[in-house]
Amino acid sequence: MTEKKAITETGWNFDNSYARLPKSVFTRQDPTPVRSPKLIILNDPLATSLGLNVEALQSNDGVAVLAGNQIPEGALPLAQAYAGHQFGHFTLLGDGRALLLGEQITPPGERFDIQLKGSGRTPYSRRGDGRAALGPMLREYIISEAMHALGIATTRSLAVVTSGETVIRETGQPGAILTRVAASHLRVGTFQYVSNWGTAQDLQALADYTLQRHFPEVDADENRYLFLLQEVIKRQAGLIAKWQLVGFIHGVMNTDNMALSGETIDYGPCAFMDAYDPATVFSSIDMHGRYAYGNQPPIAAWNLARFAETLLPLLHEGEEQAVELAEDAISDFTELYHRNWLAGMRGKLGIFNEEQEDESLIEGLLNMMQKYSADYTNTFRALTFDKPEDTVLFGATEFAQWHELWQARLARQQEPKASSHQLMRVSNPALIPRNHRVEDALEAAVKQGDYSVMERLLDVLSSPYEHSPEQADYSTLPALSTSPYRTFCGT
Ligand SMILES: Nc1ncnc2c1ncn2[C@@H]1O[C@H](COP(=O)(O)OP(=O)(O)OP(=O)(O)O)[C@@H](O)[C@H]1O
Ligand SMILES: [Mg+2]
Repeated sequence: MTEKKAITETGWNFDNSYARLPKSVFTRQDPTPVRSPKLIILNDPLATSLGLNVEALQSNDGVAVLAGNQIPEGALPLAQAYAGHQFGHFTLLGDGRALLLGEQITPPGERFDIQLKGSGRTPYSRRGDGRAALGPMLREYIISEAMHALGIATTRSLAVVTSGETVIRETGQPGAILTRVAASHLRVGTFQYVSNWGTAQDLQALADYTLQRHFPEVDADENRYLFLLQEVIKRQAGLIAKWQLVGFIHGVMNTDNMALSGETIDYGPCAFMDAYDPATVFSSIDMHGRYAYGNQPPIAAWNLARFAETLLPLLHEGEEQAVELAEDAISDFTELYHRNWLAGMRGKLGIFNEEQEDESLIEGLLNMMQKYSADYTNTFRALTFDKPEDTVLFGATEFAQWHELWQARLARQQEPKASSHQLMRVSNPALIPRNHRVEDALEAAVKQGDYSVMERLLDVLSSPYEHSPEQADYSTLPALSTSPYRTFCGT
């Protein structure tokens, strides 16, 4: 039963449904206090939408909560247990440096996990220090908020505070704590953990909990657990298509980094693609390109198959029938993903109706983009405004031929040109968080304590479909460099 808890002055209004799950899926753990917390950035609109008072959050007591130095009334901090396939290898993991404070119930009654990332050691820390560095936490803040503004389901960032302590990575770095907001932190890896180390009852409790939390519309008469699998697959198909459509590369699609809610989670080594190339990889540890841009859809299907395996005992009493149900559901992913991607691509080219040849028109463009190393975002933006840029692609004869085909395609639909342009404006962002811009913002913040560069970047990224003149400055490409851009697992 949910007991009624007091709403604090700040507006914290916690419930702790996760803590009512079987004890095997978490460990109660308080954050480790830090020396001198300082608020670096607070997401005012997000705070307000959660029912939190911005001024109270900025006060010493408010910041103490965001640093893990004070536990607000009603919170019940815990570390979640999970496992995961990391680059294909199965491992026992769990929140090694994060704690769930509880679930904030917003004024309209929605439920969001409030999690501190970098809040100290937990029983799942292994050899880690339980801490996080300022640069990677600000990076998660910037990119997750940019994803949200792009209309892509994601965990959100409420605040970053520095701890006044140094964390040792390759060099000493300012320590920081990110407050993350999520529909939940249930991962494919959570089910893998329970499937391996929990009881049959634990597994059923977790599945029922996930259904209740994310898919309450489940029909009492149907196979509930098959419904769960199918809905998770649907959400992932929609999510991965959106990543592909904006050129987002997650970088570490381990099964512990796939959220069942369908939100993007864990902004470690992620980055956006500049020149179109399906083989693009940024992460320094992704040696074989397992998580390259073009591999994201099949990897998602692979992860979902691992999820389906955990559900087998719940899908059907008979093992063979259970496997058949799971296989059917998984094989739907590719088709669902493709449908979402194609619809999105039609939008990016201003196409409203469906024609057989649309796919080859799209592939034709992408192939040329790859051949001429055309920038993914800027090419679509230039097409939106029908303003070819001074690039090799736009100067190519084959592009002129393609352009004619495309114009003929647009002329065959009922909608006027202006409607196509409008559709393209809302389908093609004016800008994405360009890697060099993000780096500039982080460098100013971490090295000089100057947060203004980041604040301006966050501001332009908050309305990516506005196509305002100020945004033009943020869509320029990085200066040509001899070494490719590299990202590191954000620790
Ligand atoms: N500094 C650290 N101390 C202890 N554990 C850590 C540390 N850094 C990462 N881990 C743990 O290593 C595992 C893999 O890390 P990964 O980079 O996927 O996650 P993360 O960025 O910490 O968290 P999340 O997936 O919640 O965003 C996780 O179990 C994580 O908790
Ligand atoms: Mg992770």
